[in-house]
Amino acid sequence: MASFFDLRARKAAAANGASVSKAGEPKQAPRKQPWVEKYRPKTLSDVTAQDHTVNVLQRTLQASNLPHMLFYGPPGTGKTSTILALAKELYGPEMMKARVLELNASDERGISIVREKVKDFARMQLTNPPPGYRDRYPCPPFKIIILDEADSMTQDAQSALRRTMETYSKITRFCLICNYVTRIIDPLASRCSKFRFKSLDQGNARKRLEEIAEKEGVKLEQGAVDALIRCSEGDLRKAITFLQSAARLVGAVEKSEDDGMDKMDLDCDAVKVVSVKIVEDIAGVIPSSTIEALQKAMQPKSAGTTYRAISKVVEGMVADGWSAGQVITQLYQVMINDELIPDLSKNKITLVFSEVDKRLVDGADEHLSILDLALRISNIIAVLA
Ligand SMILES: Nc1ncnc2c1ncn2[C@@H]1O[C@H](COP(=O)(O)OP(=O)(O)OP(=O)(O)O)[C@@H](O)[C@H]1O
Repeated sequence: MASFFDLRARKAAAANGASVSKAGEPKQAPRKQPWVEKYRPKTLSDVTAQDHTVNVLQRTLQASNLPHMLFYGPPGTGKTSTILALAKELYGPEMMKARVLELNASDERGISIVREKVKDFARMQLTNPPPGYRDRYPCPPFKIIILDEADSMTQDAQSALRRTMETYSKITRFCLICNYVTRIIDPLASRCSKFRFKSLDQGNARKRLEEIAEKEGVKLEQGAVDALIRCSEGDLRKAITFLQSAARLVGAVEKSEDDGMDKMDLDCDAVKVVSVKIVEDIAGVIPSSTIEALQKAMQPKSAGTTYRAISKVVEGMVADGWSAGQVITQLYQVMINDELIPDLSKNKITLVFSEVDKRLVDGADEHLSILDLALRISNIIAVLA
């Protein structure tokens, strides 16, 4: 029988991410890797749903020449993965570090970073690859600087970058990545070839999610993939993260992630199937019964009772912790798909949604915002009655 000390040693090792053999010696567990990293495309041809961009880049790869580039589009559509895959194919693993500088959102984005870190790397002379290396990788005579989330750079920093880009363009190419291309100053954008990344369509997203589920041995209830796609709104990173969290929650991944740690024994009787409900819970989706209750309360009644009915449902929603952003997303879909509401009224309703959304972004109170939204929509519907 295992002694108290054996058990304590096993628990402590498990908490540190290590597994423990039955004999009690800690053995190193394989590093748990988020699936978004594990399944990040390794080559350009692994990138799905961005065919035009991938084709153009594959041609530049053959010519081993690159322009400065600007990748833009919604989150989780493959921008960072694409440039990293391209760089790997260009430089190979041994030269990646010497030839590629990646700065992401967690790095300082002011002018000082452009003057120091970016400029220093940009002007650094190229080191040569080992003999024979170019037989395996093109390793062209320039470096790449990847600036992820370039739209969060200050205007001054962007202006300073313009000069650096020009001065060192012979030995350094830039790849700017952003969600909002309009936030990149014109003189910078005009120096780059632009590549637009589209939200992943349902077919491609489904294929990728099913592939990952199969490789991880995760069973999905019918409709669960649809729920993942619906809740992630074209953002594959979000969908994969939801899938991993759901799989972990139902105990479907202990074997592959923890290499048989004790936790598995605790969950051995659990039903290891990812259901629609679990996906929706993880994504913070409000139950349709709650949205329907709000919709019902918004139906025209005598003025005082409408206010009371709406206020009661909204109070319940706030008490249950539903975010105003999620209420807006779901209620909007319901209102816009309601065939009994004429288009003209839908125009007015859309305006109300956008105003309330803007106010929330500016930091307005969530409770008051939902209340205001529901009351104003109710007034618009009342005119139709
Ligand atoms: N087109 C794609 N093909 C294959 N996998 C993808 C694609 N888009 C996203 N993914 C998956 O989502 C993860 C995140 O993708 P990536 O970081 O490239 O997105 P991004 O567009 O750069 O997002 P952000 O704008 O938020 O930085 C990847 O690790 C990969 O698992």
